[in-house]
Amino acid sequence: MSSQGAYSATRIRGLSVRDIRFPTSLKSDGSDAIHTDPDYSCTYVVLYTDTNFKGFGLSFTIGRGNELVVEAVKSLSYLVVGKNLSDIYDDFAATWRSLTSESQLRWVGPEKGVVHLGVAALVNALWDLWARIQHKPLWKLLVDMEPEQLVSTIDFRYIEDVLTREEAVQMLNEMQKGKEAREERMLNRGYPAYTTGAGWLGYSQERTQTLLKQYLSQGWTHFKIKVGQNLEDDKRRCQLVRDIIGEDKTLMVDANQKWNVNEAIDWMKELAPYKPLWIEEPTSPDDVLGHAAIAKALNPLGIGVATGEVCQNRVIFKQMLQAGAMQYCQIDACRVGGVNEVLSIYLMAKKFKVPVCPHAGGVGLCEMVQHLQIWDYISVSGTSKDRIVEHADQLSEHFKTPIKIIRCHYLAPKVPGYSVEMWEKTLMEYEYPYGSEWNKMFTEGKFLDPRTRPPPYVEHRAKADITLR
Ligand SMILES: C[C@H](O)[C@@H](O)CC(=O)C(=O)O
Ligand SMILES: [Mg+2]
Repeated sequence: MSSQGAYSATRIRGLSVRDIRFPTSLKSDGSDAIHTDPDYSCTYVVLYTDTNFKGFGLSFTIGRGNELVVEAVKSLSYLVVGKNLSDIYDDFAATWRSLTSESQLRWVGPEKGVVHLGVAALVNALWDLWARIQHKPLWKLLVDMEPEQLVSTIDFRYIEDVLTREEAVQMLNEMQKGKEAREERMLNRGYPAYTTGAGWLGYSQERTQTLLKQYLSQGWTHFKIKVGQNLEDDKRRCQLVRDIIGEDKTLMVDANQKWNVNEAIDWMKELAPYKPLWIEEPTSPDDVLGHAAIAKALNPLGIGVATGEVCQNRVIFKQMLQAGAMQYCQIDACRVGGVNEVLSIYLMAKKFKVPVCPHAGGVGLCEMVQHLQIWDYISVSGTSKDRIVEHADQLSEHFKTPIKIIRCHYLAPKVPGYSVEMWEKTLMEYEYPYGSEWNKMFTEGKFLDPRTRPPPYVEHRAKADITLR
């Protein structure tokens, strides 16, 4: 898989980046205690080469602010456009570092926030392109790489104190045996999933009830609901879930960063009788020691701490793992800087014996994390024990190769790439604010057209010039 052959002379000749948004807030899909009205969105990148191959990648956001990520991608684009693919993939870790450590852009990060979401969209598109050129789904590209080559894509800066290249290679070497059988299992049986589909906080009791019954009848065994707005309401909702799913099925709860540390402990002690497996994002995603304190207080009650969907980079994951602050590591395909950084987090989690249970849902997250978790099963952990991938059945219809859920398992995808190419129709309808669906919704008064709204700021420039003179 070196530059000799398939892509040695191929060049990235251009890139497009689009602001795609879906009006999910209209039905409270995706709502939680903090994000009460998300419009699931993505910054959608297409890489064009001077051959027929293209690369498709995205970063997930929840509406306003997606335009900032689009701008971040534009600012970073000069680092990939015009490059030969061999320049990019022969030392992918160096390419990744050139994006995350661009000498001026890094000041508005570094390796966090808007600029890192932009990196993720670009990097995910680069991996998609690589997998397409090799005619493999991304998980298979990862699985077939020699351990040394896979590890060579990772930037170990800031994590070498807990994981060296040599250790990472050794971990992968140790798992070579049995890979074929595990691959067969992923193709035939798939990877276990849980559903968040019934648990959005803005849903009425009736809607939650109906959906829970529906998922239960489809065979789902693990259910996640949102908590954190009102304790009495949470108790009522947890009881409602238990009444429907019974004691033998699993409940998880998610507070989306709502609480202070002590508040989280007190609140969860009240919810302990409903036997949640984990409390997800109990407090600020940056508060490593706070998570550790919560874990220490709640682990004896049988409740683990799960976090990661908003962990900004591998350094925060490293510290969470070092501090015993997470019992479930929730990687996200776009929050950190794309596949390269995610791989390093899986390997650190393996070292600390913490199971990875990816965050999914959103736009395209299910499509992407299935590849990562299937690679983990085949090449890293070798097991799905204590592990499960999130599933929320929204928006998959916008992708050309959507996830396949069979018997509540993600079936390993077979089509080359990272599974996030969208239909042209979707792009025409949901590009914001120009798409036909958005124009219809503006006309119907469902949303304000940002183009007709004066910017809510005052232009100070002219005034300042006069004052200065
Ligand atoms: C705003 C998002 O929908 C968030 O609530 C998703 C999430 O926390 C999860 O799926 O977990
Ligand atoms: Mg969550």
